[in-house]
Amino acid sequence: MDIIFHHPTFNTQLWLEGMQQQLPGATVRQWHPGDNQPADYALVWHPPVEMLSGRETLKGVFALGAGVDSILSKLQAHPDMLPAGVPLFRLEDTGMALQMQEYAVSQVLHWFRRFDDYQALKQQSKWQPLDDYRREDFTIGLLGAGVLGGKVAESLAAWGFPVRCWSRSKKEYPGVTSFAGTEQLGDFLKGTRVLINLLPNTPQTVGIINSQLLNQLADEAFVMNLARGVHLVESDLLAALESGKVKGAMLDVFAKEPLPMESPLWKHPRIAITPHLAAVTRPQEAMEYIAKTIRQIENGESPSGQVSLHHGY
Ligand SMILES: NC(=O)C1=CN([C@@H]2O[C@H](COP(=O)(O)OP(=O)(O)OC[C@H]3O[C@@H](n4cnc5c(N)ncnc54)[C@H](O)[C@@H]3O)[C@@H](O)[C@H]2O)C=CC1
Ligand SMILES: O=C(O)C(=O)CO
Repeated sequence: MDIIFHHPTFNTQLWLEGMQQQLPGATVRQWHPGDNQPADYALVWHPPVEMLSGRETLKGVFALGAGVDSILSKLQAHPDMLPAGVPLFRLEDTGMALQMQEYAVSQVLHWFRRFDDYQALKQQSKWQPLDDYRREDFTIGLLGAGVLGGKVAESLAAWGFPVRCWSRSKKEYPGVTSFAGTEQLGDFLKGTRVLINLLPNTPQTVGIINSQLLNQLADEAFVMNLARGVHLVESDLLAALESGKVKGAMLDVFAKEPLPMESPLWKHPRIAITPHLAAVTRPQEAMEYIAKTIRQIENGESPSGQVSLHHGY
């Protein structure tokens, strides 16, 4: 079995050796321009078009992340990049859910215990106890309730918050109220105090966090964008912060990354920023997952994690 690998920033040697260990019979090589030798599987992130095009014998392509929007947008511009019938897989969890839980739970508790307000009071050297927030006024809403959103929802429910989620179809997560489809988006937003976005980037979800959506949240709402920058209309968030409708935001992803120096988001006192690291690919867990999936394919099974080209995620 031949496996080709391309990632612009990962430690290639670690991946080649690691995959070799996972699949002892396989030959794993870094792909270089001009390499047209046969391959059964490709492990990629931002793949050059020529790496995959024409490879009709591929049995699977693995995206080395959870979101496949960058690959699918390239595929739209170069439809022959992925030969017809070759399945595209993505990473399902592989250690990312725990990272998302850490990120979301710590920030929700930060807002719930009003540490943002106390930080502002500290800047003024003010000793001033504030009223507690009540859990019943702190409903948390997950936009997107898949592999990552579902786990984040469950971890917040375990902290005793009212938690709800919104997805394409209904979900059954313990302690989480499920809303589904465009027709239930309004009901989901009504009363949501903390909105956490974990949707995939698709034509249906681009720009979804806009003024119209923000205005339907509870007053003094909080917004956490952990998915993709294009989901959020940044100017609409700034307007909602200005009006007081939104009290604070925590952003990990941006329409343009790295976030340009001149962006007004940097200096806004009620916006916290991290540089797209809410959850990163953990090589060991990812390699174990990919090897397991390859073994399932080789055994004629249907593994999970296949991307729907129709749905775009
Ligand atoms: N900031 C970061 O470091 C990271 C961000 N991500 C982002 O998180 C996203 C989610 O990842 P997973 O949970 O693994 O994806 P997933 O595919 O398991 O879940 C997606 C969820 O969104 C829902 N959804 C999709 N389109 C919808 C629509 N039009 N209307 C309503 N619901 C819709 C689905 O029903 C599902 O519940 C990724 O696509 C990626 O963009 C992922 C990893 C790290
Ligand atoms: O896996 C993904 O989709 C990411 O955004 C990783 O940072």
